[in-house]
Amino acid sequence: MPLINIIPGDKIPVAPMNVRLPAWRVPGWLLVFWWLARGLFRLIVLAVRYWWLSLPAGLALWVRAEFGGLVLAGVVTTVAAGCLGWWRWHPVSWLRFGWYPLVARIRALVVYRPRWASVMATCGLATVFGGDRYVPRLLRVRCDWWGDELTVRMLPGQIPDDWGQAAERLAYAFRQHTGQARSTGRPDRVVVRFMRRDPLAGVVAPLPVADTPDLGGLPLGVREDGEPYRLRLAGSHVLIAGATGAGKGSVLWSLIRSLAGGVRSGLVEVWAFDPKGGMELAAGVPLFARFAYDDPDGMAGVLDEAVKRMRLRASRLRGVTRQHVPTVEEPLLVLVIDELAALTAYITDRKVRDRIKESLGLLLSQGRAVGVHVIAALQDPRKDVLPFRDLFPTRIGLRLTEPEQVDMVLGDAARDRGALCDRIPETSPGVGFVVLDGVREPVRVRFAYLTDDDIRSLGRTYRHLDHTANEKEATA
Ligand SMILES: Nc1ncnc2c1ncn2[C@@H]1O[C@H](COP(=O)(O)OP(=O)(O)OP(=O)(O)O)[C@@H](O)[C@H]1O
Repeated sequence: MPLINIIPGDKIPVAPMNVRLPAWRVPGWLLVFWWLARGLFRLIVLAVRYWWLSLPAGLALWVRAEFGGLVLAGVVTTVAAGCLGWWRWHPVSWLRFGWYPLVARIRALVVYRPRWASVMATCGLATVFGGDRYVPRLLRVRCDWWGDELTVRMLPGQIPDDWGQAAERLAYAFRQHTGQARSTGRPDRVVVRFMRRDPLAGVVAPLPVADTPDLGGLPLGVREDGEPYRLRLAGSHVLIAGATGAGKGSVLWSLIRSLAGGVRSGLVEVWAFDPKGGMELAAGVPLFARFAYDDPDGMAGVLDEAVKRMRLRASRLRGVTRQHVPTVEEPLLVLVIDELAALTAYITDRKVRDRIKESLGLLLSQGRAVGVHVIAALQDPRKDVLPFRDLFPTRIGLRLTEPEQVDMVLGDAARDRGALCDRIPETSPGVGFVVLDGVREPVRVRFAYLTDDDIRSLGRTYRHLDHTANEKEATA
């Protein structure tokens, strides 16, 4: 036994006063009275909370009691006819202010609130503190044609990424197809969106071509929220990653289409590289100022030429401006490369491969300010296949084969934030995730699809002034 006890730590002071509460004997009738009063109070609270149910029900009871069942039937018919008339007259406002709010309340009552606490616990979003269990509070449910949107007040210690990770489990728990979480302007709230229908299920037709391309926002497809997806090419390079058949071609062609007005006027020059033998890009040859395919040495030569042009331009602009503005004399140079790995990894001649890598490294690191942009598609985003991944500020993730590839393409934690590229079904080519400026969570988009006929007609309408050499070469 120790002689002296030493316990490190703060000593809890002895309470200055000890109070012993007296025991009360409560008669049984008073207890029953108390329970009844409590039940009544809860009923009133429920009636106020669900006023949209209790008010019409109370009114219906009153009409029935005062005027009889026939009058009640007449009132119900008139209200139904009014709703029908509203729907026929102006369906958009009826759906927005009438139907969807009603469906949202019913779904909150029937689907979400009854299972809320248990789902929070099983999905790991509830917590225990001091012996008490706490669950996040469901604040609001909104519905539209595509799905439900839940606004939730998070528990202290939670961040939107926690909800992003749990979103898929939440979707399954509430028997929905997919779920995604996004942050809001308020740091204590998160919005979880469950989809019943896919707004991107249909093929997106080619978008209109502007005479002068807006390099700050080239329209390439549609976003999940129905807005057009616009890509900022100014000051950027674009990497498109997707498994075979994911629809990389549709992204490349949507981009070329969005630049076509500039190609015709001479403000944009597209140099196309198709190392897979010209299969993907040959249909649009009239649009290209240069078209290189098949021969690695030839492609290396065209890339060297691009580097030379970039350097000349840089020396001309040095001290004049910090950002190139395209003109007919100094057009924007856009290098479009289908299957970049075929240039950087799969070429067997090491000398040519190193030459290509060197040129690409220079173009990617120095081209943006002088109006030289690289748009490259790629099947396998692993580092050993593409050493320059980090030099592409804009990245697009289409369907990928493994979850780990998502973060490689879209950046750290992109998958946790909802970019489920590996879950995009093979039946949805052209669907992918992008990161928008200033938006934390990746956004799902579908790119416009151009058929071979669309591409040929684009080539005929917006042909580049000096395309004949390419055409002869491509048809030879
Ligand atoms: N945006 C789209 N909308 C609808 N269908 C599309 C879209 N993009 C592609 N497809 C369909 O998917 C098929 C494969 O597309 P695409 O050839 O562009 O894939 P890819 O990713 O380039 O494949 P690979 O790497 O094998 O060349 C196309 O033939 C077309 O039928």
